[in-house]
Amino acid sequence: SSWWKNVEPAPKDPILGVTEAFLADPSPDKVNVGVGAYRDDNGKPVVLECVREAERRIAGTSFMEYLPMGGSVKMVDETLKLAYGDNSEFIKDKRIAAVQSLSGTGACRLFADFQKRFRPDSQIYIPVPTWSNHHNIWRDAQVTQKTYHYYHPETKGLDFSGLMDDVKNAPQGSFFLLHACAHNPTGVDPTEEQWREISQLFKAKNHFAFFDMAYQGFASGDPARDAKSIRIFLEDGHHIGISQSYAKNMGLYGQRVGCLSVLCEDEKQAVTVKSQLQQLARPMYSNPPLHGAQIVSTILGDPALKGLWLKEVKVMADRIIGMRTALRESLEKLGSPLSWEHVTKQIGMFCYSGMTPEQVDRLTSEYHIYMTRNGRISMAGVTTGNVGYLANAIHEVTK
Ligand SMILES: Cc1ncc(COP(=O)(O)O)c(CN[C@](O)(C(=O)O)[C@@H](O)C(=O)O)c1O
Repeated sequence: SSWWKNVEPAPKDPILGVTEAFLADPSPDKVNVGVGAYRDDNGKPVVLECVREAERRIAGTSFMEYLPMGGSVKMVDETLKLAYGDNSEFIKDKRIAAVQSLSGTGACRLFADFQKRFRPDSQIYIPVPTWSNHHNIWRDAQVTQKTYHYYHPETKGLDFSGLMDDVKNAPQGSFFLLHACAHNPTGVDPTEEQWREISQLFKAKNHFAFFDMAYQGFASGDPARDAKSIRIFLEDGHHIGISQSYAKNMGLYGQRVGCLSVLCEDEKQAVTVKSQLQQLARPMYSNPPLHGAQIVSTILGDPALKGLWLKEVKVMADRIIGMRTALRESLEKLGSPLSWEHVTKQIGMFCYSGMTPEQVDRLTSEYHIYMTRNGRISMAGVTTGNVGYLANAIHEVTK
């Protein structure tokens, strides 16, 4: 029709486009280390036992009524405890405006739209590099983006001094996007000591910290430990925003379950801010999906199921850590001239290999190995069955 002849094809998503290419490849040797989706040692997706048990308990027990615009209060209350702490004074004082979101993406977008609506002249400082969709989210929210130094290519570690300079030189009261743990795509996190320095400098500059926590539990295997950066900022009195997701750490990917929270001055302000978050949600999707929220509420609301979940998260994190060691050792055994120390030093779901886009293209064309062109390896896709094949291919394209 002539209505849309002006419409251009959208560019392939740098991450989800890799999944499409992988699925289209008929080769029996193909390996997907692209999208951040956990796989077991047989390369299969996993539904956690605690999730299966929760589904058994809720099956057929509830109606299919709408949730409120802010989603499931029970799920949100349990979720806030994971981020702010079981005995958080902020939860007790009802100072947190929080709504169930369409997973982590939805929480980030809802915040970006809230920021645009109520701080229209504000900008957002985004780390280099970051999850590619962060740029899309704040672009479509029409919030001007700035960047701050984060990854140090030479050391394959954190550019702490570059980061601190950018934080210091940003105008007073700037908005910063921070990865709470398990940075995507680099797998590089500030140390606890560095987080304390960052928090102090944010205090001095009166900056706003928005934490995206999409991998709580995947960095150390312990969700409480992985929230350390957030706890440091809270102890220092920052009024922060947080995006939380159950996609990875509860394996609820397609259920789209997450939470956006904003710590306010007092209960009154929290009620006001929540009302505006709901006001943004209503014309966007009206109210969030029911099933995933029921799964989360059932698990976190039952101490035995929550205990099972904590065990299962650690199993996933430990398997990934084991694959880091296996990949590094395989590369070293092949006599690679390069250092692969970063493979085991980096944490969380991703290894930022340092390979060039051209080397990644060769991995795909010659070895049917799929990863994002920035050289990020989703370690969750590495198994004892394919780690040797992967290491050999990486060695061949990098030697
Ligand atoms: C830092 C960060 N924040 C938020 C999300 C959103 O996650 P969800 O909306 O599903 O809760 C991801 C997922 N990023 C990916 O794992 C990835 O980078 O491969 C993948 O799921 C994606 O959507 O790109 C992420 O890496």
